[in-house]
Amino acid sequence: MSSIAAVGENYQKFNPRAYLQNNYMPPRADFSSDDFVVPWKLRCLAEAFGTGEIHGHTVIDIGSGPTIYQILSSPDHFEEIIMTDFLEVNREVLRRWLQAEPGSFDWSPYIKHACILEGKGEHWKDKERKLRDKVKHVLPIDIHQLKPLGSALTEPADALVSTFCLEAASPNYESFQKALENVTTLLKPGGHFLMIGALEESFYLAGEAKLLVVPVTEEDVKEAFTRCGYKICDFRTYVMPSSLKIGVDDVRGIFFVHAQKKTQA
Ligand SMILES: Nc1ncnc2c1ncn2[C@@H]1O[C@@H](CSCCNC[C@@H]2Cc3ccc([N+](=O)[O-])cc3CN2)[C@@H](O)[C@H]1O
Repeated sequence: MSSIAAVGENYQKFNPRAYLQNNYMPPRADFSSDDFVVPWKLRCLAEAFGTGEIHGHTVIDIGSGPTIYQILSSPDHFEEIIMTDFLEVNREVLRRWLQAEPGSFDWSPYIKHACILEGKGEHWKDKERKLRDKVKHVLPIDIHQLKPLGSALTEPADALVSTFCLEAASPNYESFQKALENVTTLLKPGGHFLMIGALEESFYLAGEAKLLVVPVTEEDVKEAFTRCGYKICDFRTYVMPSSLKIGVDDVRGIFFVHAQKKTQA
């Protein structure tokens, strides 16, 4: 079995509820200070979209997982949002939230914080409703395929968003770089890519699953984007405080990159 196939096989044990518990509930979901990881992530995304540079008809979220926080600041800038994931269990968790099914994960603290960061005085229920209206598809994706969405995509998107996916789905740096090339085919020339990911992480837990991660440094990420034909517009790093190192992974830090796909080779 190839190392990529082994990664896919291991993901069959991924437990979305455990993953949400580990990363999106206290202590990591602490909104009391801008110095905590979740406010930092939301601020990176809100400020990037707040520049007004990133807009168009369609944005694709690559490897959404069971989370929606990563698209909270995008609805005002796009007509359509496409969410994607490798696992049906995650796509089902997303569909249930999108349909406001009882028992879905409570993203309201995140939605409220995004409204505060954007400073438009938008009520969080309005943002929530707008988000549900604009997510038009929840599609299967495999970043290791030349065409990650298969034949589901008719034309490239105006922007891509991806959080904690490529490094957690790639067995080594070479496949991380190749996966970036594959997903870049989904983006129009001149389009923008916002990525958040783990720095120097080698594993994380999601219930019974222990998933291996290719450890990447800031330089590794910058090099991958540059070699893939992007201009890096902004790059930020967050150092995980010891209080947030809670045993669910060995992540050392978080990166945020805003990159623009060059218009000619
Ligand atoms: N071949 C594939 N193609 C596309 N997606 C794929 C593929 N294989 C798996 N996937 C998909 O990718 C996965 C995305 S979740 C990956 C989690 N990454 C690690 C975790 C994340 C995290 C979150 C928050 C914080 N924090 O401090 O706030 C820290 C950390 C660090 N640890 C999962 O949805 C899977 O379904």
